[in-house]
Amino acid sequence: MSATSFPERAQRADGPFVVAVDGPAGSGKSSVSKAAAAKLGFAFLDTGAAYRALTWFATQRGIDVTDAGAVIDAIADFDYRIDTEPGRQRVFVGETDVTGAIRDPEVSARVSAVARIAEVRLRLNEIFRGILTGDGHDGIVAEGRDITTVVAPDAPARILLTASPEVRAARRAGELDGHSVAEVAAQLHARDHADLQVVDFMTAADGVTTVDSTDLNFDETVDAVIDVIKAARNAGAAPSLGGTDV
Ligand SMILES: Nc1ncnc2c1ncn2[C@@H]1O[C@H](COP(=O)(O)OP(=O)(O)OP(=O)(O)O)[C@@H](O)[C@H]1O
Ligand SMILES: Nc1ccn([C@@H]2O[C@H](COP(=O)(O)O)[C@@H](O)[C@H]2O)c(=O)n1
Repeated sequence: MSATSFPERAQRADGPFVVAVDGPAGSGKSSVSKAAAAKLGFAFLDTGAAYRALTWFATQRGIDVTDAGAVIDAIADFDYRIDTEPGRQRVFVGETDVTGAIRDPEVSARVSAVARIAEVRLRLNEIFRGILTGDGHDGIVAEGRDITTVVAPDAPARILLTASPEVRAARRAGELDGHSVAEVAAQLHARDHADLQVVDFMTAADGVTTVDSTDLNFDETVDAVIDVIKAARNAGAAPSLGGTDV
């Protein structure tokens, strides 16, 4: 397995200010975190993209993703790269640009099976921590399911981004052609249900601030997230990571 973020930047001596964002499917983690990062001049790391890319890679190789041993074996050849510039996030496996392919509903339907493999989580978390500590920006916003609790539990700013299931389904359905809100709601629910067997991203851990966007528009949500980040930064918390896999 190899992985890099690009473009490569000179590494800051004290490391970037890390913002950890978790939440359920469709809660706005990716779009809101990216917008907040862009406004602050921070980098952005979508950790779900790595689980999706590994799912895509295993599927391309004809691997049944419920075969944990085969998926773990495939990691040895998984050459993963992700751009951490919020404005142009591209994802590569080897020379193949998989930015669009990893959003395919087939990948979404299979990714939870890959994410439940403990060895996969350990290996991807190594990649994430390498990017978090190695990034040359002032700060980096990383979003996923276990960033506040496992990947970067000591991040100075930690946020749980939520919205009601109905609102999440309506927003996601608005992105997709030909899918009813009820159909999308069922898909989101099924993925959350599977993912919750592995990690709790519905309850804010100690020290994690909840931002509920149910009654907020997009810009208001980005501002609410930025307010949490600014408050943490002003509080002067140390930007250490110190994550452990448990
Ligand atoms: N506060 C908001 N108001 C209106 N739309 C929003 C808001 N927050 C997010 N959205 C929209 O909701 C949709 C889902 O957001 P996004 O893809 O960022 O969620 P996500 O949590 O990253 O989902 P997933 O876990 O499935 O990748 C997007 O169309 C996004 O623009
Ligand atoms: N920290 C994370 C991030 C993601 N996952 C798994 O990946 C899937 C796709 O994530 P998206 O954020 O792109 O929706 C998600 O459904 C999880 O199975 C994870 O386990 N941990």
